Amino acid sequence: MTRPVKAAVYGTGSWGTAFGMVLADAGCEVTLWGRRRELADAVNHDRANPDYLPGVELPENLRATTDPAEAADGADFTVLAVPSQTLRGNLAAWAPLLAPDTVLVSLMKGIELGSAKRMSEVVEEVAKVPAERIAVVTGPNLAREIAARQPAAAVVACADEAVARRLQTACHTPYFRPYTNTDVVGCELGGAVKNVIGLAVGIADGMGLGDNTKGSLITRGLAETTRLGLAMGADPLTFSGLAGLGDLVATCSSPLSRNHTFGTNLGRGMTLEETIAVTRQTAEGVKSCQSVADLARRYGVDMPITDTVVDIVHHGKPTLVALKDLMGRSAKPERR
Ligand SMILES: NC(=O)c1ccc[n+]([C@@H]2O[C@H](COP(=O)([O-])OP(=O)(O)OC[C@H]3O[C@@H](n4cnc5c(N)ncnc54)[C@H](O)[C@@H]3O)[C@@H](O)[C@H]2O)c1
Ligand SMILES: O=P(O)(O)OC[C@H](O)CO
Repeated sequence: MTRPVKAAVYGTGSWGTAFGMVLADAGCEVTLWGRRRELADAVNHDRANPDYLPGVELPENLRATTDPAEAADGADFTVLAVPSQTLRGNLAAWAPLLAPDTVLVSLMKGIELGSAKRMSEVVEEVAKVPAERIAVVTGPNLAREIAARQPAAAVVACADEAVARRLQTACHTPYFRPYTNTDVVGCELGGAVKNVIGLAVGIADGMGLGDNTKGSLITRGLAETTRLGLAMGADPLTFSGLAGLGDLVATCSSPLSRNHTFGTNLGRGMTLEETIAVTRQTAEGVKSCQSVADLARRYGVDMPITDTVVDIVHHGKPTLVALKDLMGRSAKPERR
């Protein structure tokens, strides 16, 4: 008899917990790692994560611990779901504990500040594992909808297609349909830049602008994401798939999106400090817009929407002035 696939999920926030449910529903034995004892107790004794997924009943084959070594023990898949900017420090502590040959899976949609590295690059550097053992899960996957077992598709990306297929099997359920992709760069960029475009659309919504503005920002946001991706060696087709357009549409349409909501609050006139104060969860685009702008500079790519978001969020540029400047740029052909 073959033993069940074991998965460790580091991070008991909304997506770590919801993806842990997916793995458990697909038949894996899942251990969540979290920092707080009371949350681990709630998972183990009440089958609940009241802080991040209130009202959701967690499956029996999902348990939690505060001991990172216990979570790591024998894991076929080690899933990373902490805020992107904390990954390097956290993983340095977890790396010596990881099961030999485990596949590291990033759920994170951010770019590291300073280094401008993608999360899989940080994993490769810190855990010292080859790219063939690092996978990424991304796509239109708002955690609360997945936790309600509403149907969604996703992408599991890995340089080694056989590894992507193993992960695909491990997380395939009647409501979660993962597709494989070997374009890790494109999949990670799609996930990180859509958060920045989600902020831009949220700002526009908060300013009371309508659906033409939204459609224009989504489309031109995808155009600048694709330009950056091409410069970085990604497959441009990735951006018309789930990791690109799919995730962009979900994020830019949903009040469940933290990035979208963060932007809406700014667009309504809240200050950055007020917006941060009312945001309880990770809105990756707030920090990553700066790293995406860094990447654009390094690769010589024009990303006007990203630059506008950086100006509004980090340099206090008034939204009306930013909008006027964005619209006032010189005219150009659509495909450039
Ligand atoms: N929530 C979603 O719908 C969703 C969907 C897909 C991808 N993601 C991505 O998943 C990642 C995690 O997001 P989330 O939604 O679970 O965030 P969250 O804010 O809901 O949870 C973050 C978790 O990380 C923990 N944490 C915070 N700071 C930490 C630190 N310094 N060290 C260790 N743990 C720390 C928190 O306690 C919490 O358990 C992000 O990169 C996000 O973009 C989220
Ligand atoms: O809540 P957000 O803005 O982090 O978006 C969540 C997911 O990335 C949507 O796929």
